[in-house]
Amino acid sequence: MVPKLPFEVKNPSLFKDKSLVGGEWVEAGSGKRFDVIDPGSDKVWASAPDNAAEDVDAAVNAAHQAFQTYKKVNPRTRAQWLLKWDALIRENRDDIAHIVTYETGKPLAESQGELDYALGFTWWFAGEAERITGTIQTPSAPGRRVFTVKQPIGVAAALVPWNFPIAMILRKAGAALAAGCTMIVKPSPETPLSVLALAELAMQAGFPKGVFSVLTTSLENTPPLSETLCRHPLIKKVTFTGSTRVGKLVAKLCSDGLKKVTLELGGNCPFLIFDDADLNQAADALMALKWRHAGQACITANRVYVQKGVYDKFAEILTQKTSKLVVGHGAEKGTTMGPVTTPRSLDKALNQVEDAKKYGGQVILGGGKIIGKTGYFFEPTIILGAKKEMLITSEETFAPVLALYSFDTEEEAVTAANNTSMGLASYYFTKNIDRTWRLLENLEAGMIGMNTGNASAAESPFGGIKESGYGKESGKDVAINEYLITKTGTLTLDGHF
Ligand SMILES: O=CCCC(=O)O
Repeated sequence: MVPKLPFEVKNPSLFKDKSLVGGEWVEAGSGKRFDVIDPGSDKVWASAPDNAAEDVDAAVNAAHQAFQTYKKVNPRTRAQWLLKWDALIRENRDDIAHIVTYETGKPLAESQGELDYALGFTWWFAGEAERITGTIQTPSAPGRRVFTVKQPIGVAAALVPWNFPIAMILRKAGAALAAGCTMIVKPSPETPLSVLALAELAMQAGFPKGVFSVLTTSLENTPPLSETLCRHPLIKKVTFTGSTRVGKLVAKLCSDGLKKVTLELGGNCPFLIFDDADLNQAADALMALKWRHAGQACITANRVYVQKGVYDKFAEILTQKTSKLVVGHGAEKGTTMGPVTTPRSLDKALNQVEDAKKYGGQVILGGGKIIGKTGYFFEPTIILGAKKEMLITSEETFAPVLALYSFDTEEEAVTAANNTSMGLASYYFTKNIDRTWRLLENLEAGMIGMNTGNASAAESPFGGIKESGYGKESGKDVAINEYLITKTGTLTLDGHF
């Protein structure tokens, strides 16, 4: 029975609030559940099973058993299931978008946008399934042939964040399922229901039982459950998106079993605007990048460096555009920026603003929590006169707070931009073609936006360098390879040895 939801759904079968293990909808072994809260109202609106470490073994065994047959399924059939899944998600886009909005707080239009972006992955990886190829070679030794074949690695575990609960899962699951792996997803405690809706549609699409499983869990049980997944001998691959701190723990846990790991970690991304940039183009890109999901994206701009000659003008354009944002509940008509997803983010944002003021930063817009609204609302905030000593320089904000630094020379900007342990994405705006090329080579990041703040797409390899992690998701060959092993065969022909 579907409980009373705070929104209308066209397809109630999408609303699932049990875990999916071996193709069965189940409660946690303990029978415990945890609450799902709407960040736009601070109200509990659903709950999900609070699985613990003890629940992991059954899920992994079921996924391992499913793997024994799924790995032999013809790639075209895997592609057809992916396309059916894609079609069902498309059909149910609006219902799923509502679940995303009530779990994350993001405006409905952004949730719909996330669905559209995420469907790029199911579509893309359906195509990739049939393009997994090995190699063949005639080696120097006479009468021999050497070839490589690619095979699925085994059961994969996906530890996924709350900020893009659909896109982050389809990016991982699309690659895993196309490769012939089975996958267990551990969603974030904030967003279990979005993932369970995807799981229901995966079953409807025809994926065999145990191919796609979901183990929901509370904040409290997340560390022991995740550790048990990472240490389980039948888990052969772990993919994690989240903070650098937790990513390092995941890497350590997986190192014992020498597991293949993909880590998509923190960003602290720089955004550079040069004197010769089109300021409106840069401001529009920054508006979309920075205020998207109230600043809660790993690739968002955290440090904005503006060349001295255009600093005041750019600050004025940006402030004028930002002041038009309408902050409210994500499901309310007209809302262009929602709340942050957790109350923890409010405190972190406030701390950064107070710290910036101590160093002489001038808050020219916003600067605090929105009082009088239930829910976790923070004003879109712009701070001028940012300095390297400020907390906001070294600590990822993950909230709608933006600091503008000024610089004189390209060299100074590059040094400041690279002065971080992280290297996920960097963005710059310039119309100078020589500088465009120099910056592409000199900025230390896995993804570079040149006159754009929007570079994520299914066909583009996504991933960072330095402490932003390793491995690539999406893109041709590289992403699916994360779920494959390469086997080398050497054949000696008749008459040779
Ligand atoms: O928050 C991280 C993911 C954002 C994206 O895929 O563009």
